[in-house]
Amino acid sequence: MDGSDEPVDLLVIGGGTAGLVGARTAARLGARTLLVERARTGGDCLWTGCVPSKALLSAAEGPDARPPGAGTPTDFAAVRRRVADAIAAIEPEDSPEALEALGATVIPGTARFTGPRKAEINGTRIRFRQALIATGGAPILPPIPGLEAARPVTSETVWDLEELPGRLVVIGGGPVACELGQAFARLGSAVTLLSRSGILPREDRDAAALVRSRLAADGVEVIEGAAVARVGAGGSGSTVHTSDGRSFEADVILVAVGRAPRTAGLGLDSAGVECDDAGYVRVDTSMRTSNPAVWAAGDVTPYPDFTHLAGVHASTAALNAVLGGRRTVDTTIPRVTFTSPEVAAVGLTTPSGRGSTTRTIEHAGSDRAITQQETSGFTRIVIDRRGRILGGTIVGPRAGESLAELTLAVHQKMTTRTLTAVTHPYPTYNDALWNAAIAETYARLERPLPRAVVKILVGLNRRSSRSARRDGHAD
Ligand SMILES: Cc1cc2nc3c(=O)[nH]c(=O)nc-3n(C[C@H](O)[C@H](O)[C@H](O)COP(=O)(O)OP(=O)(O)OC[C@H]3O[C@@H](n4cnc5c(N)ncnc54)[C@H](O)[C@@H]3O)c2cc1C
Ligand SMILES: NC(=O)c1ccc[n+]([C@@H]2O[C@H](COP(=O)([O-])OP(=O)(O)OC[C@H]3O[C@@H](n4cnc5c(N)ncnc54)[C@H](O)[C@@H]3O)[C@@H](O)[C@H]2O)c1
Repeated sequence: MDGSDEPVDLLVIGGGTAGLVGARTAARLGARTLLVERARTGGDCLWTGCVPSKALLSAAEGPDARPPGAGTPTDFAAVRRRVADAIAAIEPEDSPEALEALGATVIPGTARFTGPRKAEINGTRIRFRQALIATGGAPILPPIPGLEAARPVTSETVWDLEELPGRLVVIGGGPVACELGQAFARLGSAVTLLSRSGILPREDRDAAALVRSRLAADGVEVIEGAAVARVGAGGSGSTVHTSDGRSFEADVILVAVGRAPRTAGLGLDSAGVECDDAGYVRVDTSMRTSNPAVWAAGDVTPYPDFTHLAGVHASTAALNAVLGGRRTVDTTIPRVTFTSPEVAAVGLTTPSGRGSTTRTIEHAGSDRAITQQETSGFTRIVIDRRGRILGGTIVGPRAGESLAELTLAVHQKMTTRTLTAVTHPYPTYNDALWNAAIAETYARLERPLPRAVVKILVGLNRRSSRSARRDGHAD
């Protein structure tokens, strides 16, 4: 770093969200922080993940999109520019210069551990007091015969397409497949989505059904339970064959079947850092690995792959590494799939445990949804027997925004009674969450004991107003 032989306080390997947030946190605390990035700072989120995919989805809804049946071709170059502009606007925040302004040092290169407190960067040895592994993950290419030869794109390379694919076959059914499949269909590609499971397998099935019907309305042929058997050369592209004998022509194949952690060549054995059976770096709830001086955060850990989680976990890891102590990470994890409609969920999405139940408000009954003509959504909360909100799912426009309130309720272990007491502005999509809480509060008042108490209170009140009238104090 500065030519001295002093070990750095925190060595951060990887400059995606986890690495950047970890390094920023440590540098702000005055720790001697060194971040090593082998490609470009910003990582998956900025270059190939959240930012380009959300910009593409937005372009597919807006003026760059081809109106269905209008016959006007999409200006794909304009769409690409819009994606590039979004990245360019955010990139300075994630740049090496921004991090160095906080006092960290950024080195381009590939790092690998050579011991429990030693690493090598481009052949140069370095000692560290603490280290943070933030090397992320990469898309999986399943071993389907003929697939590799067909030169499929993944979430890393789809952004290099210079022309809108005429026929796009998407293999997968998770958030990447659904978001990108819908965006390309709206831009004018003929999209077939082949998913082994039902689409969005981690989500409430009613939510997945709404996304499936919207995908179909956008022209996506959604085939669930599809087992891709092989890929062969087609006329001008490839042919994807499923094991039930069907075949699908593709100009481009997009593979979106999940991601694997990037740990190859990291020298984890030399550092005494253990991985789990799936290859993720094992961490405890303070984000510490099996080496007490090494921490990990982001997609390289077994936690779900989300930018917000990568950032929060890296910040906790860096605080623990630099200040000592064992702050633990929060267990309330919100998630949003940015399809239209958005699917936003947190905590439990189905009842669990005795007396646990759900309350659902269909957006067909939400005044905001009615005025926006966007009624095909719902807000569903899961409640325990004491009325505590354990989680839920919101489906609809801006469901991701509405989810913040539900996340707060779950995080704060709020009851439906507490939420009922909070005045919500009218008309908003969050009305539905409020009304779900109110419906549960009323239902609880119908139970024998509260009903009896209410009856007594009403009776007492009636009697006291009668005697007030008798005494001449009537209002
Ligand atoms: C299409 C798509 C859309 C997504 N949309 C969303 C979304 O809307 N919301 C959301 O929350 N999440 C989203 N995600 C997930 C999100 O992008 C990831 O969870 C997040 O970016 C992970 O950050 P990370 O820092 O762990 O890893 P990365 O961003 O992958 O960063 C790891 C970095 O480490 C570097 N590196 C690796 N090995 C070494 C080494 N040995 N030496 C030096 N450097 C190294 C890599 O070059 C890389 O820059 C999306 C993902 C995809 C694919
Ligand atoms: N909005 C967001 O927050 C967002 C957006 C995109 C990605 N991500 C994250 O990125 C990660 C990767 O996303 P993803 O969608 O690639 O993976 P995923 O693991 O979420 O989903 C994979 C899907 O592919 C299907 N599948 C697996 N093997 C298959 C095969 N051989 N043939 C057909 N289908 C197959 C599965 O049934 C599943 O539906 C996710 O964990 C997600 O958290 C988040």
